[in-house]
Amino acid sequence: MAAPDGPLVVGVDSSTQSTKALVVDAATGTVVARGQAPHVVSPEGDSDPGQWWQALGEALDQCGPVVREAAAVSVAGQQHGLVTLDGEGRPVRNALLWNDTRSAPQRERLIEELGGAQWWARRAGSVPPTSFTVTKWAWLREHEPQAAAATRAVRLPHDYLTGRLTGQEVSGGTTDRGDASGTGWWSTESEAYDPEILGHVGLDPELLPRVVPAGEPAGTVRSGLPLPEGILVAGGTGDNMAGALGLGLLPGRPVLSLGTSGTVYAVAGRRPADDSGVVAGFADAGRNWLPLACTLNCTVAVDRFAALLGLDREAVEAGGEAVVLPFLDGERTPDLPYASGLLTGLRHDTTGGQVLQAAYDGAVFALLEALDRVLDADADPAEPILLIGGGARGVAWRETVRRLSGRPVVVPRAQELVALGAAAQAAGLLLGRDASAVAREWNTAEGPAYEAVDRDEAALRRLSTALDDAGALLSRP
Ligand SMILES: Nc1ncnc2c1ncn2[C@@H]1O[C@H](COP(=O)(O)OP(=O)(O)O)[C@@H](O)[C@H]1O
Ligand SMILES: O=C(CO)[C@@H](O)[C@H](O)COP(=O)(O)O
Repeated sequence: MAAPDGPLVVGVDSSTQSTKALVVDAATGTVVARGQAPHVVSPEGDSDPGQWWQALGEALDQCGPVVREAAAVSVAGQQHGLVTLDGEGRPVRNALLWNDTRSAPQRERLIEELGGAQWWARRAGSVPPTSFTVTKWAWLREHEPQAAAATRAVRLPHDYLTGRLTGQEVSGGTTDRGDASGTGWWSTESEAYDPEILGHVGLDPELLPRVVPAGEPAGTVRSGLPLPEGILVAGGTGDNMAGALGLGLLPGRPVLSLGTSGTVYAVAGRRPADDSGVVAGFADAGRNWLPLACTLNCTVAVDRFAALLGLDREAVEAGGEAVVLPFLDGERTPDLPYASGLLTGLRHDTTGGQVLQAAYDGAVFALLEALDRVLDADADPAEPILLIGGGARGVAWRETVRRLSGRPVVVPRAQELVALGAAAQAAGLLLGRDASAVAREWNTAEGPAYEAVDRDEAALRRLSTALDDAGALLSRP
């Protein structure tokens, strides 16, 4: 390994399927070492926070001895998960994750009881979907009151890991404004925890972490870990906010992320408040905003179709009129938490490859439908989509996005943009600089560009019609 130009920092991405760690040269953004370890999600949609911590340790170990030279670290994590800790910092139960739709009835009641969609959009920036932490807390109180009563600290996944790094699991625990904005109990209007919402769901604000402002540390690394004791720990953030940081994203540039979740987002200077509920009005990890739409069924759902058909994920075929609404986990965009997957338009000559292509189309369609709401009305329609996440490595994903969007697409060469964003946050803290500006100097958004092609209007029409016609079937609890 050539000597790094600057100090080394560690960026962590603890997402749904795995934890990834990168050791990065803060001066150039060069990735010096990397590690990754998987997580298990239970069939109910729970995950043991202890295994995220274990996976983080394994990922750091895989980075090798260079990790002991790091000068700062930051953790980005899957958003919204409800982590409940006892007084010793041990999980009271498994975490309820963002893609678990069990809290759909509580969510419906919450929206109604607290003034409806417009009230929520104005106050919290979002009409909470079942993903949001507030709906999960309401579910826990109703279904497992003993677990709720035993809880002494409520954390998000990235808060939990940050707390274990600093040793402040319960008292002194921290979060950041980006991830806090996905709880439903942090007001984007006042930029503070909302006493009325917390009171309504019976959550004591004392159980919540302190919101660390951008550019300030959460603490320092405690002793006994693979990282050097005493190095700076940045505030961390949600994985999508870290993706935006990792790209050094400027307002108006659309990002489409293809991972367990599909997300489409852009940085905005103005606070979003979409009362249709399609766009979540998140804060970003700095001082801006991050309007975002998210689907529950993306790469994992399409891989499931490939497995069912016995095909490689790239074995798509054009043609035919099959339509797949791949809502295997219920869906958030469109708002159909009770839905299951739907396949229609089959003929004797439909091939497996065409059905697989239809699954890609169904997954991408929902995200593109939301894109116009995410972007400002005056956004340039010729601005390329930045395609990131594990799916961005796949040709079938990329070509589906091109064909259904009619936009140019850029696939950044840098991989693991969420972990890179966390690394940029750590570097920004260490160097006293804006994290997004640091990532821009790393040129993380550069990569092969693919021209716009004509939009496949016929496929989009078929999908839209199937969605309208299947309304009753997809809405039934
Ligand atoms: N070469 C590839 N082609 C297409 N898809 C891929 C490829 N490699 C990984 N993936 C997809 O990426 C997904 C994981 O993406 P990732 O962004 O790491 O997910 P998450 O952050 O949600 O854990 C897997 O579900 C897999 O389907
Ligand atoms: O719920 C959302 C965004 O609102 C998801 O994007 C989660 O943050 C999970 O992310 P991945 O594990 O798919 O990266």
